[in-house]
Amino acid sequence: MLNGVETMIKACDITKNYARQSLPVQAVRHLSLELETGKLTAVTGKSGCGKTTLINLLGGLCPPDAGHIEVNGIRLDTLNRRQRADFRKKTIGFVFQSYDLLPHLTAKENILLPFSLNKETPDLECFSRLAEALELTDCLDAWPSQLSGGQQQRIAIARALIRKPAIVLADEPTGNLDRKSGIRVMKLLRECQQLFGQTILLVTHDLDLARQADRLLVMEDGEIIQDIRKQADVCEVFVKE
Ligand SMILES: Nc1ncnc2c1ncn2[C@@H]1O[C@H](COP(=O)(O)OP(=O)(O)OP(=O)(O)O)[C@@H](O)[C@H]1O
Repeated sequence: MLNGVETMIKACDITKNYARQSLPVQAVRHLSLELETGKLTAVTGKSGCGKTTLINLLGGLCPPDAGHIEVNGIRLDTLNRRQRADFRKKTIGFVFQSYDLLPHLTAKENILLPFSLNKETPDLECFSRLAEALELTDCLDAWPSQLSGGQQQRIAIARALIRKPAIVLADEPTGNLDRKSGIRVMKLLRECQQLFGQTILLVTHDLDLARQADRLLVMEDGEIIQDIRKQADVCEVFVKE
């Protein structure tokens, strides 16, 4: 737990609007949310309901049009662009839907990128463990363009986890994986969460994986319509009227 904060991410009445072909789209509407430190939360919902927008807002990749977001006790709107980028680099590991691997770096260099960006010595023990857990040992010297979508996705996951960030935000981290690999990734996320106390938010369409999370949020039209918390054997369910 960083700075003893029990709520790692707090969104207060946030709204995000886009314009599509001159028509307004409200991707996230008046959404409030608190994510507890050290918990794994899954977000699910139909395509276009605002999941990626929400994850991008919570990670400080784009600002809300209204409302505000606190991460680890810091209001993101009090940081300038450079401070926000620095904060993200140090605190959050992202897995993007599009993987965002750098094409001129090998798989291994891509995984170790968070260390080079932070000018830190790479943790090679953690690297080996992740490469093995994600079955990447045979492709570490390959360029991203030589790898399958599933391999690229697993590299993106390793890159997000390698520095053991306090927060992991993962957009469809199993979207391109077969069932067995998807289960393995979920197991790895769970292990990281338990070992390092990470706060993990993952977007998924896979309800079987989503149900393994500590908490499941269901979105519709930019709002959270269900908030299901697993507490030992008890399941607390909130449904928006
Ligand atoms: N940059 C953008 N410009 C215009 N509209 C956008 C932009 N990004 C998202 N949207 C719109 O905002 C809404 C929410 O999009 P978002 O990508 O957050 O949904 P999603 O639930 O993640 O979808 P998917 O499951 O397909 O990834 C959609 O109507 C989408 O078309």
